[in-house]
Amino acid sequence: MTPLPSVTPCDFHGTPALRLTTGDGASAVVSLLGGQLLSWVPPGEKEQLFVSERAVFDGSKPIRGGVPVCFPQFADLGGLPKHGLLRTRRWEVSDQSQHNGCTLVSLVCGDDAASRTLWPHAFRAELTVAIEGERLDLELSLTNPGEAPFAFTGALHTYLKVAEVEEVSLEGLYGLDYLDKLKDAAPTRETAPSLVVEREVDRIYYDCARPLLLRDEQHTLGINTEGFSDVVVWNPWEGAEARFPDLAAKDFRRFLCVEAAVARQPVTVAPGEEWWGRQTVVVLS
Ligand SMILES: O=P(O)(O)OC[C@H]1O[C@H](O)[C@H](O)[C@@H](O)[C@@H]1O
Repeated sequence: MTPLPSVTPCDFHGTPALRLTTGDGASAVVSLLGGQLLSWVPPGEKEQLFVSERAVFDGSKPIRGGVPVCFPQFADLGGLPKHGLLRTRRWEVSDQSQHNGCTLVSLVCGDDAASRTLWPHAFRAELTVAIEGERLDLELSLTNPGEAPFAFTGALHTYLKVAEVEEVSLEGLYGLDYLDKLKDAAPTRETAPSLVVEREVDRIYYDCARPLLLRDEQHTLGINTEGFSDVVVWNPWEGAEARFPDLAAKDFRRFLCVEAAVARQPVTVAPGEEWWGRQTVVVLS
């Protein structure tokens, strides 16, 4: 029987979430905690997102996996909590629809007294998750309803699930300048035709305007971004469980983070203005 497209409330490891389905059998789950996509299964495919079995879902720390939304600070590029203020906040549903084979839901999160004590700005963050066939679109819009400009860095911190991280390759980064966050050094140029993960990787690739291909033995994903200037590639490698207690020992083998990011150069949003960015992931084969 053909499933009906829908958006329905559900419970994901005890946290309130929404389950999206399409008529052709795609599904996704997005958590209200963090506005975080936690599952994406294209029609006839396996789960495409990694979520740690040790992830914590009670809001005491960010959920490890899926697509955390990092704003208004990427990683430790400033004095705010790592990756900003939104990962443990409760988001609200602002829109949902199903049409022409696409199912989407939008979630919003804005400033409050707690956020303003850390970051004295009014903001409205809206994440739209849309699934259609083999395609996932994540759109992040950041609006400044306040009276002063704000500057931000941030990311859609996508944990792509892989069968074995050492056997995947990421193509499309050749020739780009990148900052290796594991070295105290100036940016350098990527000279490898594809990135293969054989050790810890934590890199910010600058000005990445082209599609990337993530290949493993079973399939190829196309990853495209708009609006986000940079791409961050992260895998914590062996021993990660000592630094990240919400990862198990072998988990580093099960994911590669390919993040749509604004990291090198903060973006300024003027009062009344909006910034917008998108990450698209498509199963190509
Ligand atoms: O542990 P988290 O706060 O989720 O951060 C996980 C990782 O996120 C990004 O990819 C950064 O580039 C890394 O430096 C960081 O370790």
